Amino acid sequence: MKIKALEIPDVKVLYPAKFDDDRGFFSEIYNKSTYEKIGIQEEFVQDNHSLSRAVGVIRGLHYQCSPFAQAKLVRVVRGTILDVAVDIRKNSETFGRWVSAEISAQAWNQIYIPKGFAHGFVTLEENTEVNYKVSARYAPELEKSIAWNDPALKIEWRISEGAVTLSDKDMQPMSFAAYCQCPDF
Ligand SMILES: Cc1cn([C@H]2C[C@H](O)[C@@H](COP(=O)(O)OP(=O)(O)O[C@H]3O[C@@H](C)C(=O)[C@@H](O)[C@H]3O)O2)c(=O)[nH]c1=O
Repeated sequence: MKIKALEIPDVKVLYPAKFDDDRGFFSEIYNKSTYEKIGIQEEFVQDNHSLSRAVGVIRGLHYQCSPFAQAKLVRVVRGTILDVAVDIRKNSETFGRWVSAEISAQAWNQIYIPKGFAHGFVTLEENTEVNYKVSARYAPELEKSIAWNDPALKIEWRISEGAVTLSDKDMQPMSFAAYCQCPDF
């Protein structure tokens, strides 16, 4: 499996092998032992799937607090996203920095985001479907949203502010400054 290092190397983009033949293709999209060998030693306990109809849907930036902090393994089964991970580990050298990667059905790639990152994505195509594994169950009481457009983060979403669709929850996020004042994730 090809692995692409990002500027924060704990976040990885993976390219699982895809075997094409006359019938179509076959691909191992997750294999515990293969992923463990490349350092992804998670016990994934939940699979999520979302559809975003429009271009410019932003979901994020989300994280869950301990003891339900989540590592995520994200892929796209239809369309394209720009996926973003913000380092919210207060003891990290890269605290407050972010990385992004284009993830698409066409590229057949995945992004691995460990615990300690706020995660979000923007859809770059209509009817984009995202499928991802998480290492802790959904715990809505411990789920938080940091502002996607927080000026302290300066995330390049590749979309103009007016073209963005958000959930009600993501329209009432906390600022990154507020996160800095509260306990670590
Ligand atoms: C995340 C989640 C949501 N839900 C429900 C709650 C709500 O009624 C509906 C939609 O939830 P949300 O608006 O939170 O969905 P969404 O904005 O897509 O949330 C997701 O965003 C991406 C970026 C992530 O990283 C995920 O971890 C998750 O936070 O689905 C679950 O039942 N289980 C789950 O694990």
